[in-house]
Amino acid sequence: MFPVSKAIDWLVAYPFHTVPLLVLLGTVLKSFRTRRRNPNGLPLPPGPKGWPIVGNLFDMPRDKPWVVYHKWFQVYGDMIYFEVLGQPFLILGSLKRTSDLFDKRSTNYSDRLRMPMVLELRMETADIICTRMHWDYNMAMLPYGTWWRRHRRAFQEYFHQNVVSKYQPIQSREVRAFLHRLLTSPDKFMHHIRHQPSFLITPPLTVYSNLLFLSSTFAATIMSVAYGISVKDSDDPYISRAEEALEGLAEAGIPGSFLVDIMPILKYVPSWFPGAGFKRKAAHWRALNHQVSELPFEYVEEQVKKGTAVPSVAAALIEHLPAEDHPLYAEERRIAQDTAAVAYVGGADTTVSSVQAFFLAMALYPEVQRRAQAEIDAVVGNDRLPDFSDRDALPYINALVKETVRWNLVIPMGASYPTVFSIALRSYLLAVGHMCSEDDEYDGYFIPKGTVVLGNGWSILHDPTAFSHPMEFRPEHYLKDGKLDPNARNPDCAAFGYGRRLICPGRHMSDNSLYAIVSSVLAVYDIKPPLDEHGKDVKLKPEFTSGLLSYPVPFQCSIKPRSGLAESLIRDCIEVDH
Ligand code: HEM
Repeated sequence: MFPVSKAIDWLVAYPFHTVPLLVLLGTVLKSFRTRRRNPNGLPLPPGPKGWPIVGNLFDMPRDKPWVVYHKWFQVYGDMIYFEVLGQPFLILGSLKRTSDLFDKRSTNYSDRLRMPMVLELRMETADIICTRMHWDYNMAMLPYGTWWRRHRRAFQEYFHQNVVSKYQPIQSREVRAFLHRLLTSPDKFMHHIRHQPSFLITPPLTVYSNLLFLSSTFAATIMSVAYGISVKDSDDPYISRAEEALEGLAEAGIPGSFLVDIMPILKYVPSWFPGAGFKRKAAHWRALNHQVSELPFEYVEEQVKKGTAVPSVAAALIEHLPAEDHPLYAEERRIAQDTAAVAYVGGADTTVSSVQAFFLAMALYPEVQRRAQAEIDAVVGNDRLPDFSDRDALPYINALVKETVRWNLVIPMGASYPTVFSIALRSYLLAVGHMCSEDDEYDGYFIPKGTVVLGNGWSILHDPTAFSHPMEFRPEHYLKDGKLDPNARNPDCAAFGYGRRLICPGRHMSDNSLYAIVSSVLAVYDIKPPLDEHGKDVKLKPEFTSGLLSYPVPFQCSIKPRSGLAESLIRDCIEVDH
């Protein structure tokens, strides 16, 4: 028999070996349990072989994981399984796989990542980020269940495909203001698209920059749509508060920036104690976040009471609330408040990345730009800007909008590089990954409950069988005989996430924003590469950042009105709004 007392003596003599041994024991027990749950003895899907305990931690690609997984698909097939510290991952590399699991089995593949027990120790930081910092109003961080479903339903009501046309006048107005800003300072076009502090460009922190859109077209549009509040400049208190709250999330999200992250016991230290600054910071950010979601909502509540509210999502939600003494009032009010706030934080940064990619593509592909402008000139003429009523008559522009979404996928994988920290933090870094809620058998393989399942949208939208020149910017991918080809693969199948339940509910609003910008900018501006000191075109490169959100690497371009007439059109249209 195994001498238990000897084993105990050994552990006491070599205490440093205890932790890895316990983890090893945990992993063995886990795989034993998994085998018991796999009655048909099916194999796990193929994937790279991992090490004991750490699994494939050291194989995980850091830079642009979507490109690396794309290469792995050629070795293992279009579905890759691996484990990192006991957390299973399944990466899907084809439309068939995403449709089989996310669409056809959506009941089982619509949960969000949960904290594995082995990493329970680090939950404190996650709590600081999500709950203590009051980020729980963002439904992308909520687990699948009734509370999330009620949020999703409320959001859908205001951002459904048939509803978003209501916001077109606001989008058109903000685009006109954007055109005017480009006229006064074209060299600051990146700033006009979105002012972005440089520290946030560093992957994987780009995920935290959702709110940093001061003075951007989208800040103004979303504030107006969500609350009916007109944002005039970057000093607007609503925007600057949001900015500070987001900086808090960025700081708290850097692994190890708080000692409590490494020594969880510190959570019991009272906040007045020297060194307990993290508690005071968390409290400050929580208060700020509370203000971000509460203050504009309270402002609209007041306006609704006075009968002076401007139409907005928040005003409509407030008008539909039950009476204050109704037992569901508090819950419904909370959902209404969260819905307006998530519209405000959810969409801006993503669309910003697409608009930056559009400017880069135009500077790189002059022929595409010329064809798009020729179509606008023929359909709209030169004496007005295109509007939403022109959209059906502009197939090339519509194809160009689709190609912008495909060429640089804003969220290429729905997750960034899953580090020990991001897994342990149960954090936003993986927030848009789906999680399998029950054990499953699929195509002869066993998929354990708790597996994080990610679609590699980059592979799906760079598939040479669907896109003849996947690395190039070609609106022609979607055109046949001068019309939109109904059989072409629509980038919406992968660019906005997957499955009826979780797919991005803001995609219709984003599509309208992109159309408004693309058509209006091309109607009046020429976009070209910048000139070097010899007056020659600088050679631009199509380079994009890594991280949960991918952006074009900052670049310069020359933006000039197409003609004197175009310039007067820009000046005149801004006067209409003032
Ligand atoms: C280019 C623009 C956009 C892209 C690429 C994008 C992409 C995504 C993706 C990939 C997801 C995760 C879906 C999944 O789990 O499978 C998502 C979720 C979400 N998006 Fe978007 N999005 C964009 C614009 C917007 C806009 C404009 C809004 C708001 C008006 C918005 C609001 C949301 C919300 C609230 C969620 C969470 C949904 C949930 O968890 O139920 N997005 N988005």
